[in-house]
Amino acid sequence: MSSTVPKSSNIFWHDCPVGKTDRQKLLKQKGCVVWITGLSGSGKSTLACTLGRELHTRGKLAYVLDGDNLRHGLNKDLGFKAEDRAENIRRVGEVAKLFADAGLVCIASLISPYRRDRESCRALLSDSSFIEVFLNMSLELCEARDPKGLYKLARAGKIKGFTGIDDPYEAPLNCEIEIKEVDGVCPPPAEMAGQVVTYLEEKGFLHE
Ligand SMILES: Nc1ncnc2c1ncn2[C@@H]1O[C@H](COP(=O)(O)OS(=O)(=O)O)[C@@H](OP(=O)(O)O)[C@H]1O
Ligand SMILES: Nc1ncnc2c1ncn2[C@@H]1O[C@H](COP(=O)(O)OP(=O)(O)O)[C@@H](O)[C@H]1O
Repeated sequence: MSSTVPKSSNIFWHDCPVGKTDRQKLLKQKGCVVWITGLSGSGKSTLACTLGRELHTRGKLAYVLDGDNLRHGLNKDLGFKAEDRAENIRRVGEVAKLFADAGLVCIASLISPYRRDRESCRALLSDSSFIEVFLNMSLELCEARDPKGLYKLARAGKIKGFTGIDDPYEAPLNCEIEIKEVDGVCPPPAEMAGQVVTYLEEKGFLHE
């Protein structure tokens, strides 16, 4: 499944009279993508939902694209081999770009373990509007949480190619926000979301 090879020819871009700037004015915010990456169990969905709620409370329009959820629909034809993960990230990157163009704060939460795939998504957006958030939680912490019992299955060899066990996770080198454990303890969700909201405020995304 090579998604980078164009299959169509004789196609043309059609511009609409209402543009991104008009939508941003209407919404009084700027479109962007908050891309949350980290191991399974690191707290991606929790942060995404807490952040989504916080923005909603502040009257800002946000939408969560969660990897697990999208694999029930848009990406249900994909598995977990490297090629499938790359296609998963590519599709979500393209959808996130559309949401940002619509003027929303798009919150994408996926393991997205390969640096190259995340960088391809970054390249789809303008320089400052791709905000990579690295949930830097240790494998030990994630494995101790194991809310779905998947690490246990992976350790028992019942799931092959599980991220962090027998499939790699490549940590970001230049992310905008890194959230870490302090003395083995993870900051509470509200604090993590607060860190992201402060960043969005400071960079002007929450105003027109
Ligand atoms: N082999 C393997 N490796 C990693 N994760 C696995 C695997 N098999 C199933 N799962 C479950 O799928 C969820 C991750 O989906 P993503 O779309 O975020 O993955 S990826 O970005 O394409 O790597 C992930 O959800 P989270 O725990 O929320 O991260 C797991 O529940
Ligand atoms: N900041 C946090 N502090 C304590 N527990 C957390 C925190 N974030 C998530 N959790 C818990 O850790 C588990 C995994 O979180 P989840 O958001 O599902 O992770 P992911 O989406 O990365 O797999 C859940 O049981 C969740 O309640």
